[in-house]
Amino acid sequence: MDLPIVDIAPFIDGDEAAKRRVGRAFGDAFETTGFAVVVGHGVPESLAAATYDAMKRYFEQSLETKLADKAPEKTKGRGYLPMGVESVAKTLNGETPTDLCEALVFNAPHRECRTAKPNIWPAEPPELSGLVKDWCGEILTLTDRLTRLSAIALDLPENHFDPVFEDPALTLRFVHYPDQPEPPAPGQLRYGAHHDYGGLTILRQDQAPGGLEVADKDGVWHEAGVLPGSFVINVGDLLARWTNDRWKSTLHRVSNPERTLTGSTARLSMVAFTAPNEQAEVACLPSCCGEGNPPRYGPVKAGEYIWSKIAASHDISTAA
Ligand SMILES: O=C(O)CCC(=O)C(=O)O
Ligand SMILES: [Fe+2]
Repeated sequence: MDLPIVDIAPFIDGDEAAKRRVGRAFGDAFETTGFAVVVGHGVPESLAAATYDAMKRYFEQSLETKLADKAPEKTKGRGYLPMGVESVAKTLNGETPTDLCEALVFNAPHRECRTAKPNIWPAEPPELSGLVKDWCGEILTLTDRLTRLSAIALDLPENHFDPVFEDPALTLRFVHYPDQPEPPAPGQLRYGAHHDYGGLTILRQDQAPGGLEVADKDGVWHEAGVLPGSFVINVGDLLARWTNDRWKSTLHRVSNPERTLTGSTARLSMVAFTAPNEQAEVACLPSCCGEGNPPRYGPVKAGEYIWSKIAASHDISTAA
């Protein structure tokens, strides 16, 4: 599937007409596929590369070292998550094999003082924490841009979402999909079929084989492909609900690499899940309902809605 490519540079530094044009392209992407490949986003390549390299080094450490960064509680909201804990497709299908990935998760560091559970900062490599903080700053700037663009795309004033995105929820998830020396179990994937839960997801992919796949409306899987330097942006369930399904929360997964390949097939993704403030009430947007199109969903509190989905994706029986 060729995901629509949207250059947002004219939104960042263009006039009103340019902003509207970008808004239209952005909105069309989410109304049709639920995904957009965003370029012209302003996030520096050098920082993306440095953060990626530090994460590679983090995951190269021994399992024992990484397990020191595991959160004591059974959640995936922070710290190191080894393989064998998460089974994301459980949110849809009940029992499924665990995903073939390990992850390092952070709450937006600028909110740390206000969250009950502080982040867990790995000791090695030493540059990692500073880079995660810088990366988070850039992702927050991008989130602000995408939120304003979303408002325009949804025929709302540019600042419509300001009150609920003043202190947005943001989770950074760095995911390593290791080489697969042994064949996966039947039905086992790098990351099982799922919908994201929240607002927009911001994904930085690398070019390793065994990558993101997106389901079309007939349930047929298509490779998303990789455009270097871009971000893949997709709509989560909360945002689909907010827009009365005008924007689609599309099923996606990460496939296993072909077994015939030689050399490393390890993949590392840098993912950011954006959402409004946890306390925000999410009820159908005024531009997404009307005569003949009543709201399909009742109001929910953003934080409660997302946490209920996260809890459902854990392998409660085996998680330590
Ligand atoms: O690694 C990827 O390409 C996608 C990961 C993903 O879908 C997720 O973290 O929700
Ligand atoms: Fe996802």
